[in-house]
Amino acid sequence: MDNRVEFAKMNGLGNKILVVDMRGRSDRVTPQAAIALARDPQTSFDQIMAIHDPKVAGTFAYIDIINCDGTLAQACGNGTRCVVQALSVETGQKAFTFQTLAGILNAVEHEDGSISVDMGAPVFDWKLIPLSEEFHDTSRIELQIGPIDAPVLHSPAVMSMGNPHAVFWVDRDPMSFDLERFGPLLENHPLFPQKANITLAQVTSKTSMVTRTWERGAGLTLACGSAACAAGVSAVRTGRTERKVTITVASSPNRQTLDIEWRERDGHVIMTGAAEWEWAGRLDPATGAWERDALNDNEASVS
Ligand SMILES: N[C@@H](CCC[C@H](N)C(=O)O)C(=O)O
Repeated sequence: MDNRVEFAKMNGLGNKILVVDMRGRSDRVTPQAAIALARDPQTSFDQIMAIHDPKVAGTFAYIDIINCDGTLAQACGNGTRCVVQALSVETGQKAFTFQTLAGILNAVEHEDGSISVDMGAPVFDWKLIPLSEEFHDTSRIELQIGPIDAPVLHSPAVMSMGNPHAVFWVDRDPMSFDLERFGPLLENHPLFPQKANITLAQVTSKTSMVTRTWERGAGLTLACGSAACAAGVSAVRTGRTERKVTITVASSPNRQTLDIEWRERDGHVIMTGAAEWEWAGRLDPATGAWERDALNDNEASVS
């Protein structure tokens, strides 16, 4: 029997996403399938966004978010925009409500093709981020890396956007830091019992920042939407910027931007940006065996 489902290879500012259509089925994309797809250079991804039938009334779908190491994530901003674009092409609908591990998300595609996702309200309570030690003020915690008297990175703001984030302030382009070296040390620091996404953020004006992220479960990605939200919120919390900022994601192709607003009226974070469709195919969610759809172009290939 053909066990394959449709998928689309997409990206959000270079963050590599596979949108997998699991509607009408009761199985999940297995961690083994995810790891096999991640290792294949053609399907290599940072996150899988697996669209399942809704579990609660009023939502369009339940979305499983799977990192390339096979672990589940609670939130993925760039991936959510990709899901909206794929579903908008399929259905003609422009507004969607999804459920993820983090809760209910509303998203809308605008006339110009950009997509806004209401990422919900940030969480600052140390127990819920979670941290393994009590910190009354999570806008600046004691954590540093590098020599004790001249740390390379220190005093991050920490928070949850559904998933755990630490934002380190830097005073030069985040691309000039050895994040490949520091990222894994900080992601796996004992202070973060569920690990953390690690972001370097350079504030360039009251309304602009530059970021770069080491992602929990995915490593050095080209972009991370929830991290941009965390950076935007943390900058407001510490008096560095206004509530609306344009974030240049330094590692994304052509240094693309996301607009982040930490909305005053309900405390929700609204992320607006692009999503890009690349190609489509079919895959087996149990094994990760896949085939590229020949209708998309003339370069069909089989794994
Ligand atoms: N790329 C994502 C974040 C994905 C989840 C993250 N790696 C985690 O495990 O928390 C985004 O755009 O937000």
